[in-house]
Amino acid sequence: MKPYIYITRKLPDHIVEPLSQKYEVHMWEREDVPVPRETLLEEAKKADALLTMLSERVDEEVIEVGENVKVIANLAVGFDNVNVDAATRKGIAICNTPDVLTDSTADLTVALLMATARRVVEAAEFVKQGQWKSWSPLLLAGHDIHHQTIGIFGMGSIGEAVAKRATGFDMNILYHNRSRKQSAEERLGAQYCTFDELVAKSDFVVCLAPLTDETRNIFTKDVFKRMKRSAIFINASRGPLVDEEALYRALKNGDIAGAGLDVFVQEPIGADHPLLTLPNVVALPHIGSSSVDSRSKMMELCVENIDLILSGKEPKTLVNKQWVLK
Ligand SMILES: NC(=O)C1=CN([C@@H]2O[C@H](COP(=O)(O)OP(=O)(O)OC[C@H]3O[C@@H](n4cnc5c(N)ncnc54)[C@H](OP(=O)(O)O)[C@@H]3O)[C@@H](O)[C@H]2O)C=CC1
Ligand SMILES: O=CC(=O)O
Repeated sequence: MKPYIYITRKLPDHIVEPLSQKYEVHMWEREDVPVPRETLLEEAKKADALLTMLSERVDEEVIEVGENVKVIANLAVGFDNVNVDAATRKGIAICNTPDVLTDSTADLTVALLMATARRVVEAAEFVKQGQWKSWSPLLLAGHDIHHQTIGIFGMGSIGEAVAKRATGFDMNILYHNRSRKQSAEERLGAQYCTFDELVAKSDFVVCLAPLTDETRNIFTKDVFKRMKRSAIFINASRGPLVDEEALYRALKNGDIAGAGLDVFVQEPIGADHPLLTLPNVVALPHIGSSSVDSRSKMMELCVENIDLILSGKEPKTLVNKQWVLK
């Protein structure tokens, strides 16, 4: 019997083709609707491999029922939706998609920063709604980006790619990680600082750290109060790093000047969410890596990792380094 692979969202046929030739592949048939939880659990019971989306909870229950599962390939670099410890205990390899999405996500992060600072979305709507009646000296005046200080929380692959782009704007670059990154300091002139310094000194606070127990809710009311009143907060990592109620209050009260958000605590965010009522918020639907090229590479990498593991080989991008090939 051929190994059984379940893919939790409809992917293009040409991407799945290399798997279909060798394995029994089943796929949730909708591109725009997530797989129902019951279906995921039923399919996990039968599967040797799962290809999952970041929007799904791949928790202990899924891992427990997946008695034959050998690999879970998650279509994202972030893996906070997967219970990695439970998977490791059961000998399941967890794979993600680092690097192939780095530049696209950095491009989008900078686009979000620029759109928020220079009020691009507000200005475009202003024109389309026929509100543009005359040129005026301070019409939709925004914040400069060039020569300002950018503070990157999470100077990993994407953080460093954002910093590289920031050098093109002659920005002063601060960063905070748990460990110093010499390459970013030498190559890009980035300066290491504490989280508190980064928050207090940056004109743009850019969140690119993964969601972990340490980073959950790290952007609190107190943190927003310590930012400059002219600061712009950009979140392109995960929503739950932020206390959204505190962010809303900070934006409403003028404690900070604006926010550009690609990610939210609850995704999709409801259209009636208070944050979306604020003119100084630019909100995007979690599209950091969403260029056709990067998303195709991410899907191909998942497919390749599944094939490697089911063929008894080492995967290309393994999350749980303790996992061993049997
Ligand atoms: N919006 C979108 O569509 C996308 C969002 N993402 C998000 O971006 C995140 C980063 O991706 P990527 O750059 O590839 O990942 P990396 O692993 O390369 O970088 C993560 C960085 O965060 C730092 N970090 C981790 N924990 C902490 C902590 N507690 N305090 C301070 N710094 C910390 C790490 O440094 P150190 O270990 O030294 O602390 C590391 O430099 C992903 O986890 C994902 O959540 C990614 C792609 C697209
Ligand atoms: O959010 C996207 C990811 O790849 O992580």
